[in-house]
Amino acid sequence: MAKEFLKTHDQIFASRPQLAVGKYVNYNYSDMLWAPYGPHWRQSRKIYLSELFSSKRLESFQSIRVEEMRAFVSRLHGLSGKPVVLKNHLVCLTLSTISRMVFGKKHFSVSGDDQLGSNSIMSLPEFKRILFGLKGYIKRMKALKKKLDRFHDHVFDQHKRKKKELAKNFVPQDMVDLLLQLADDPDLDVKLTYDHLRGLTLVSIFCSFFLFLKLCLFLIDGSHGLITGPDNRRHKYLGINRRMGDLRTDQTTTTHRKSDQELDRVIGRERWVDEKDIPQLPYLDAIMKETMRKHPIAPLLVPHLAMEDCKVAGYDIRKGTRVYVNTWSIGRDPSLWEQPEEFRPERFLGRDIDVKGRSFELLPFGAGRRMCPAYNLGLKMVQLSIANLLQAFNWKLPDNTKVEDLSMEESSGLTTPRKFPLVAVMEPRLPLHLYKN
Ligand code: HEM
Repeated sequence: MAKEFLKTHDQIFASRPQLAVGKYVNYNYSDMLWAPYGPHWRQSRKIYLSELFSSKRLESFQSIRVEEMRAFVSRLHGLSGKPVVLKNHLVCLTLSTISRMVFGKKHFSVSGDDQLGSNSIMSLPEFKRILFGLKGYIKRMKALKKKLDRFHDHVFDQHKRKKKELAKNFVPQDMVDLLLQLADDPDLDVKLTYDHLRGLTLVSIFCSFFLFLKLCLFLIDGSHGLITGPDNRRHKYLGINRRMGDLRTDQTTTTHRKSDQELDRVIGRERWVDEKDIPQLPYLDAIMKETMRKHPIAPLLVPHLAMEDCKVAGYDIRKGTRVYVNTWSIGRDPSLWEQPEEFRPERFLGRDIDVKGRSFELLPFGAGRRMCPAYNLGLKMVQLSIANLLQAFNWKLPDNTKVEDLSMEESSGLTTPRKFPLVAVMEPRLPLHLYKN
């Protein structure tokens, strides 16, 4: 059925419903996520694919991803042996990386006291309030928009000043530089206004939060073998890697051991895993796919909208109907997946199932015209992060945490983050000198 909507009749369902968040926060649908199908969306998509997220552009941002990853692992290393709330560190990694790619510098501080004026424009606590405020009412959304306006004005001013100072020597360094340049381009089909620019940069930051949520899910998945816990849906322990070796059982231990073995065999313990190593790590790829199958970030994708009356698989669908594609249930459909509740990365080994919108049984980034345009960036960041976390540390639960206390419950919403934060203890696996940043 997903194929019917996202491939066969893709064009008819390629619009979005007009939700309040798109109107009040995303500059009257000036972003891309909530933009209705039409010339602005088409042009934005072209800009995303050819300018912002082309392979060449992503390559040019690789050093940022590496630097932020090294700093992240080094920070975690400093906390070895202590219980750590991982979510905060993952948010920081994701926002720092994406902020440098989009704005050229980190515009988010971890503490919350570094506001307008210095390097950071928005604090992490504030950004969280903003994101969670999206669930709120229109009044809150309007207040949020005012804050975002200030934020964007500051960023655009800084960039314009830099361009003026450098004059002929100016070369675009980040996405804002590129977008400001495009805004001056008289040949664009649709003139890019400042609201478009604001919408397009905002959606990049917002979507990068998908990454963080996904990463958190990677780390909490009770059966993927990094840290293990009870699976609420089955009320049965899948295994626990607590205190390195105790209670190691069944599939979880195998998964953990296999990923360790693969990393040791391909990379060794004398250097860090890198983006170029990823194609040589099929088991890691399988872990990622299996996690995306069980825990899609956007379980119902982003809503699509029928632009005209249409018949799909015998059903009459009226123009204006909202369509939600339930990737969560596709991922657990027993007619597609053998023992779908089990976490078994092996199911992907040697099989031609990808996450790029061609295999309709696995759609973490959607498919068709509205598919995530930044999927290659998303994949790079997720794969690199998970590979580094696995290579850098052994993971266990704090001594006072019982396996049965670990809840796998997810929050509701467009994305489904973990409801209760994961607290974990890390033990370094590699020689000390590698952790020095
Ligand atoms: C692992 C990371 C990510 C996942 C799993 C993901 C997933 C998705 C999904 C499921 C959709 C909706 C597809 C549909 O409606 O059919 C989407 C749309 C989108 N994503 Fe991502 N995303 C990720 C990262 C990112 C990042 C980092 C950015 C930008 C920096 C981004 C930008 C967008 C945009 C602009 C859209 C809207 C596309 C449109 O409506 O035409 N995503 N993403």
